[in-house]
Amino acid sequence: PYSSSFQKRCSSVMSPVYIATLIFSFIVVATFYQKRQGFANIPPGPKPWPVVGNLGGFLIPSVLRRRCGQESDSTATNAAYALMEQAKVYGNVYSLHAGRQLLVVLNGIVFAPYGPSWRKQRKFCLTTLRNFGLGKLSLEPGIMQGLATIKTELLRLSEESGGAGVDMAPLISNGVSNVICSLILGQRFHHKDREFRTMLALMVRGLEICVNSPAVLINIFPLLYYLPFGVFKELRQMVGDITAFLKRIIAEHRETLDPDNPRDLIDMYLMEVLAKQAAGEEDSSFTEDDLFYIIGDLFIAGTDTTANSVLWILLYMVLHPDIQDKVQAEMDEVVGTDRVPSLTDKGSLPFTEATIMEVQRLTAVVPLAIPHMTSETIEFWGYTIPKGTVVLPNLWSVHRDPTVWDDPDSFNPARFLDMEGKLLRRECFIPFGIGRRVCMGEQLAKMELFLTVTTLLQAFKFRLPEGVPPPPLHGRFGLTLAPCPYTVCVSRHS
Ligand code: HEM
Repeated sequence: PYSSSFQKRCSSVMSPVYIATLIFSFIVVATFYQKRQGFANIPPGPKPWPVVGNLGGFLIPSVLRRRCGQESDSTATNAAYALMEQAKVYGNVYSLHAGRQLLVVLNGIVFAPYGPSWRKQRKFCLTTLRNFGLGKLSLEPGIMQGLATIKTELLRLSEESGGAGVDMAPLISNGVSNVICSLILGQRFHHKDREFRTMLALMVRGLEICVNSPAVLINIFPLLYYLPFGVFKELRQMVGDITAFLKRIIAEHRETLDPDNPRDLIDMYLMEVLAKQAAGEEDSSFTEDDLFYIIGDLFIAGTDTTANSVLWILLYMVLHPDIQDKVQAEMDEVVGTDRVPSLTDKGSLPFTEATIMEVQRLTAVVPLAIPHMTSETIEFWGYTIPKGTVVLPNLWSVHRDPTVWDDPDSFNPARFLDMEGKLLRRECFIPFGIGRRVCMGEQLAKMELFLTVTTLLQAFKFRLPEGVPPPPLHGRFGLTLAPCPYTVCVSRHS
């Protein structure tokens, strides 16, 4: 979801005059302190470094940070955890600085700026995706087709591995991504398609270095994006490759567009662009450039999030074989073995649903949601949060809040069930965010999670390879929280 605004920002800073570093730094430092003085009553927070603010740590190599005790393995990989720890010092609402940009982090409680243009684009995307089946039973056959391939491949790879286990990440990413790709690009990709596999790998790596490497400093010094080495060069290369891939697909659609027979979101959008042009709406927010950003956002938002959620759920099943048995027993009783699970079974599988939800609670795959920005100065919990402040809602901390959840760090699906074993809706369970910017793909993601988890657990028992220790559970933070790499062995369940 970040790629679009990030690119827009990068391209808009290409000024012909590059001010000499000293003068530049002086101005930044001066303005920084001037601006800080203007912030009265903002929430408390750690003292920022000059110029870079609280992102200064990224200037120190992580080896040194670890040696000085400033970073443990888990904080390095889970920024949400680190932000929750800071709340113990500064309270549940505190402030940080990314360079001069004020950030407020909210604990315990896609980039287009909120406004009329975002509203129009979101409405268009939701209506179009619904027309093509988002949140509807009509999408089920497409999802099941992908799952059939995953089952066959998983069994084959597991047998081939000779007990060493299979890394499921590429297979699951491909299957999940094909669902959103069929809706927006009108095509599915074979799991051995090399170009598509590369795109998925680039996306994962790109999200990781955007938030968890010195590339973060591009937010303060956009010109760093053009440095010809290290993660900066790597990021530029990735953005170029993904851009070329998506632009080529858009161009193919333009050439083969049949207005009487729209195939997917790209076709619908191109028709909207043509309609606006015909109506003489020059300042329309529907342009081919916008289409590119939307497709990129949906591709990224619809793949990494859901794939990581599935991988987390399967990992928890491997680590808790008793819960895996219970889920399978419920499915044996309700679905049996003569047919594959269907969305119509959802209401009859409360323990399975509770298990999925409990893993989503513990892992919060989009732990810091998507940064928001205040469009007005507001008063919040006695603090003044100025207009233009970036607000980070720490969803991870809501899911681990001990005042809401008993023993929040333990894995206990039963917390989502009432005394009669019926599913409980818990207000503080917000893996998809809340409010106007709540996840656009929530319905789709829930369908995919349910069908993927039930279909795989109906077919297989999952376990770690013999003698292989479980991966650490803090995960890898890269905008989304992914499990650390692991392999599994599968055997037929029934
Ligand atoms: C388990 C899977 C998923 C999780 C946990 C998840 C979670 C989230 C979260 C936390 C946000 C930010 C909400 C906020 O800032 O308040 C978000 C935004 C978004 N998600 Fe998802 N998401 C998932 C799957 C999907 C899928 C499959 C799609 C594809 C349609 C999608 C599309 C989006 C979009 C477009 C936004 C930005 C909405 C806006 O800014 O108006 N997500 N998601």
